[in-house]
Amino acid sequence: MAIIAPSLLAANFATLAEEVRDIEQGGADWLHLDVMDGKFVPNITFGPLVVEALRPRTSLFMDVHLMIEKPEAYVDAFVDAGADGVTVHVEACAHLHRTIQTIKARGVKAGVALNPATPAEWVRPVLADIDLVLVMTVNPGFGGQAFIPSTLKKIAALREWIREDGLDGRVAIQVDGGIAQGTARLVTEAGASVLVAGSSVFGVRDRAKAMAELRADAAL
Ligand SMILES: O=C(CO)[C@H](O)[C@H](O)COP(=O)(O)O
Ligand SMILES: [Co+2]
Repeated sequence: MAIIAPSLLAANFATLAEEVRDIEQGGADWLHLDVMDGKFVPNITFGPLVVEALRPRTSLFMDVHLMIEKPEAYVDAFVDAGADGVTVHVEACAHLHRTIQTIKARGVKAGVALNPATPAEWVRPVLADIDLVLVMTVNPGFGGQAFIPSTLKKIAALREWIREDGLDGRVAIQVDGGIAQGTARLVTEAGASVLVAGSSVFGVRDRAKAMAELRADAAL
């Protein structure tokens, strides 16, 4: 069964705790938190304070997606705030392996994200060291963008390498951006198992129904 991770980016920021309760009661598996610094991506969102404020309000796995420069400098702050998993962008890390070690040393799940134009090969040397590869299916920075179909080949290549390297069940493939009914089917057919969904879940009134429809669409 696919893991559904609604992205807080599309929630109502005036009532964040209620929004999180709504998706938790509606059947979400994880909560995806998009951290943007206005440098790595052309948008600014929030930092560890929001993660810390929401931590006592939910038992969902808090999946922190760092779209920031020098993410290694902020791993401790997000783990201290309550993150269960920290994902960094390969394009933002000069010493990717060391950054992964820093995350793992804190006892949380480590993820590495790839922008749509970044080749899958960039993550292959560290595949055995991580828990999750995040394939960006839109250019990071904003919610509500259209899914980029060329990312499907990248998902399929990663699925194949995970199998070849004996990492099935240890390394998950997550997708983020433009995931809705239709694209959920395409990405899961290609090999993804963790679906981040912002607009298609938080952007509608009945979140439970939206998540159930995503699960039904997913080929898992
Ligand atoms: O990382 C992100 C943007 O950089 C978000 O998680 C993503 O855009 C989700 O939004 P949507 O489902 O509306 O595309
Ligand atoms: Co994200």
